Amino acid sequence: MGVAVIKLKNPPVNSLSLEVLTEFVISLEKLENDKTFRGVIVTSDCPGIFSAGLDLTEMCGKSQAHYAEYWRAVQELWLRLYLSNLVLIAAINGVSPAGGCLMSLTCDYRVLADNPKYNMGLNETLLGIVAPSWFKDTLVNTVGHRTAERALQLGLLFPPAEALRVGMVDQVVPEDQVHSTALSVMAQWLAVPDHARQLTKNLMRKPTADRLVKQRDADIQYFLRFISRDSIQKSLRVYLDKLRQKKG
Ligand SMILES: CC/C=C\C/C=C\CCC/C=C/CC(=O)SCCNC(=O)CCNC(=O)[C@H](O)C(C)(C)COP(=O)(O)OP(=O)(O)OC[C@H]1O[C@@H](n2cnc3c(N)ncnc32)[C@H](O)[C@@H]1OP(=O)(O)O
Repeated sequence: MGVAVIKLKNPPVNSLSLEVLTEFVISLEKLENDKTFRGVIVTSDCPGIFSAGLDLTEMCGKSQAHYAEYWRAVQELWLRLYLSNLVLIAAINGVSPAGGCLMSLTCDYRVLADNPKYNMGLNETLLGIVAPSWFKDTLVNTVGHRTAERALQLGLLFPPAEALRVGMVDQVVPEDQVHSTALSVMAQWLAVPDHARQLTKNLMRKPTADRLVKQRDADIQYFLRFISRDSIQKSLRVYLDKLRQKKG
């Protein structure tokens, strides 16, 4: 039925490095241009981890030019996913904080494996950073304003039952059924004529995407100013050190 699977593979935690973001955009573009494909299942090849989100090492101790290139790549992937003409289904087979969660929120439907360790949410505030307005918009469009307001301020990571309750995911299923469920949901979405579904998706999503498109450069400048602050760099270093020391 013309369904591709994109399996994220950047061990150990599928962090969204510049290289991963760039390759993801290229793969998506190829699938968009190949009319034999109508749908994509986005999943992970790293056991227990869907994606650890943006690669913190790309945002820490690097040059301004690097930050700008990285942020443009983050914007690009979000825009491509959010406005994709393909049916996108996230088969979430692991934990998905921050950018990992955001990636799944750009999909049309989310199936999450029922494992209490597989938390998801936009936890940026817990790192001492702030989810940009388009991250916030994506969450609001999924779970509504009040739930998003509380989740964003507290940096909440929801376990599966809670994620389902607030509407962050559409289905929670046993871990060994995530892929098969994604496939049967895909069949249902592909039963709708493409042109009607695509125009409707665009109607729903374009106003949100346009807000970023209209101010992409300003958003990059804002990111540069924010991420270059000493206090933010310090927060990120402390957070990364904590992650590294967990093992020791
Ligand atoms: C209005 C404001 C406007 C603009 C503001 C601008 C910008 C700010 C917004 C930027 C947005 C950021 C969104 C993000 O996505 S930030 C990333 C958030 N991610 C996390 O908090 C997840 C962190 N990771 C974890 O919690 C765990 O690693 C995880 C549960 C995923 C897996 O745990 P596990 O025990 O299996 O592995 P670890 O031992 O913890 O990790 C293994 C190694 O991987 C490194 N690691 C983990 N996560 C990341 C990451 N996100 N980036 C880079 N590296 C990561 C970890 O340090 C370990 O490294 P080593 O010790 O092996 O060197």
